[in-house]
Order: sequence, then structure tokens, then C-alpha cells
Amino acid sequence: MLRSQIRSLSQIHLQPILCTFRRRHIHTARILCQSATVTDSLDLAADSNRLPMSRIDTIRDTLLPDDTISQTSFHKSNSSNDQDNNKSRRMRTNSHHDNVLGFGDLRQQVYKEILDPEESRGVLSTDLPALNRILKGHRPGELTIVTGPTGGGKTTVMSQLSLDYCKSGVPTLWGSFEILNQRLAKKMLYQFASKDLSQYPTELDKWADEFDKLPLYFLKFFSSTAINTVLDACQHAVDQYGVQHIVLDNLQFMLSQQGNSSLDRWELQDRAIHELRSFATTQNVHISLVVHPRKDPGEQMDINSVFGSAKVTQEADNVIILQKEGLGGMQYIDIKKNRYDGTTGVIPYIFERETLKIRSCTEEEMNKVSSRSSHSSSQSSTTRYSSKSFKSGRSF
Ligand SMILES: Nc1ncnc2c1ncn2[C@@H]1O[C@H](COP(=O)(O)OP(=O)(O)OP(=O)(O)O)[C@@H](O)[C@H]1O
Repeated sequence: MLRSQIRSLSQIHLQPILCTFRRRHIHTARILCQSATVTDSLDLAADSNRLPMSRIDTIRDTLLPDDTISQTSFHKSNSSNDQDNNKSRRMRTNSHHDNVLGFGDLRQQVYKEILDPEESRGVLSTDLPALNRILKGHRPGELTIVTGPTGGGKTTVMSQLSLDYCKSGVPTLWGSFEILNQRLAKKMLYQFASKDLSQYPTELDKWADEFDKLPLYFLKFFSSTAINTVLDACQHAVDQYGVQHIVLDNLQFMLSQQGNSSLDRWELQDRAIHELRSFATTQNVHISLVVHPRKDPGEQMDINSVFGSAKVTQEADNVIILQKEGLGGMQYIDIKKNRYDGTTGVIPYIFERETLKIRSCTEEEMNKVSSRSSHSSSQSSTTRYSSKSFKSGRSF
């Protein structure tokens, strides 16, 4: 009876204890209990209602006599009355505060990240494998800021990437505040079919039927919309459709005509960023937010080029800049911030008008750029970029 109860706890650090039980080495199991944080595990089992409290207490009392509990207790007893202290500790651990965690509360997630990194890395991009090398996938609970020059392909790239993740089963909600939903959906449909469907009218129904099966939703809003109204609709989509990725394109259009002075507008933007950040965290959804740059720069942009206060990029987990033209006229995705593991880097790409999609450059194309850049650097003092630095994903 006792063995089956303990087995049902299925906590990773209870496994050695279960093992010794199976071999009837009860004494060893007890010793293991003293060294493992088995009390936290039992508390977890109680909190998640996996076993009734009375049974938890039976297991606890059998495996962890009172003197053992006081040894494993994080708060060591100073009183001579050990029994009373043990009881009060149990009361403390059982009536926890929602916003105060111990390592025991995080332990399983930490184990998962260590033992199953693929799982915690998130959904991988099929269209742009180079992105996976840097960002390590698309994860829930994150805020990604995407910026780039006017007409530089922000909507196009976000449309393609969101479709890519959506095809891999990530329910997606699009908030297009700048272009009409039908225009966006047309672009996505072309990207989905990988062709200009106006040239293939007989195939339209076939592709539209397939496209319709995707877990893809659109917000009806257009241009100026209050952040609370937007988040209200997002909450509905999360609750009803299990949406895990929200794309908002773009922040300036969403907040346009709100606030009277430029100071008001910056405050509004900061507040919106704060709301979006906390929505992503509390609802465990990934929010991709397109933000225009401060001004249209003629040269390469950096993290300070994002419009608004520093809060925008501080709150973000990832900052992605679509650089219009690097050396040799090559466009590239520039990952400037990656809170997951800190890897930053660049991905040179080519835009294909037929499919409205981007693709990573081939080695040959990169070598061409490299030789062009070395040629121009021999003529001027411009920095030299090797194809090796492109490939290694190092930042410029
Ligand atoms: N890399 C690219 N090279 C050339 N043309 C592109 C590229 N990406 C997108 N386009 C085309 O340029 C136009 C603008 O693209 P898109 O709307 O994606 O840019 P944007 O950065 O979102 O624009 P805006 O600054 O107005 O929000 C579209 O017609 C699109 O097909």
C-alpha cells in the first residue's frame, strides 16, 4: 500500500527512493529521504491533490520521523521542542503564499530544462533553420520586438514566420492595425502556397481550404485601438481557441491618435509595453510586437533605433531588426537580444517576389557578398565582413 502511494507521487527525485523500496531496502530509502528534499515533494503532491492529506502524512511520518524532518528542514529548529517545531513547519509549508516560491516549486521545471532542453527550446522554424541556431525556437511567455526600416519587410517576415509556427501547431492570433485583414490574409495565402496564386486561379480553392484548417485567427481592429480593448479580445482568443502566439503589427498604428502631446504618447507606449509584457507572462503566450524605428535611418540600425523609451527593448525577451542592406547590399535579420541563452547574430536573406517569402542565403551567395565586401573594404575603410562571420551567426 505504502509503496503504491509513494510511486504515484512520480517526482523525479523520489525515483532513487522508490528504487530502494522496490528492492526492500527500507533503511536505505530512509537515508535517501534525509538527503533528498522529499518533504517538498510530498508538499507538492498534497498541493496538487494527487493524494489526500491524511495519506501524505502517513507516508511522511513513516519515511521521515520527526527528528528527520527537523534535519531536512530549510529553517533549522532552535527550540528544544522538536515536535512542535516540526508541526509548525508543516503548517508553514502547507499554507504557502501564492507569490512566494521555494526551489521545490521550481524543481520539476528546472529538471525539465536541464534534462529535456529540446522541449524547453520551443517550436522550431522550418522556413528559417538559421533562426533556430540563434533563438533556439519560439517559446510561450516571451515578448519579441521586431523593427526595421519603413517598407523593409516587417509584416512580410512576421507573416511568414507566424505561418511557419502555426503550421507546426501554434494557434496564432494576428492583430493587423496597419493593413487590412484581407490584404494580410492574401499575403499569407501566397506564402502558404509558395506561389503567386493570381497566376494559378484553378488552385485557389484547394489552397484556401487547406489554409482554412490552420489554427489562425485575426483581430477585427484597425488603426487606433485602446490597449485594454486589444487585450480583452486577446484574452478571449487565449481562453476560447488556445491561442499561443499573438502578432501585433504595429504598436504605432495601434496607439495612433491617442495622447495629446509627444510626452503622452511615450507614456502611452510605455504603459502598453508593460501591459503586453505582463499579458505574455501571465497567459504564457508569445507576443510578437512590430515597432517602427525612431527615424528612418540610412544606415544600419541598433537596439536604440527602436521608437520610444528604453522600456521597449528592456521589457523584450528578443529584439529582432530587419536590416535593409548590409555590406554588398545584402539584407539580414539581426538578432540583437535573446534573453533565453544570450546568443545574438545575423541571418542574411533573400526576398523572393514570387512566393513573398524570405530564405536564408546559400553559401555561394554569401561568398559573393564576402568577396564584394572585401573588394570594397580594400577601396575604403569600411569594416570587412567575412562569410564565416555570417555563418557562425556572430553579430556584425
Ligand atoms: N526583403 C524585401 N525586399 C524587397 N521587397 C520586400 C521585402 N520584404 C517585403 N517586400 C515587399 O515590400 C513591400 C512592403 O513590405 P512590408 O509591408 O512587409 O514592409 P513593412 O516593413 O512592414 O512596411 P511598413 O514600414 O510600412 O510597416 C511589400 O510589397 C512586400 O512584398
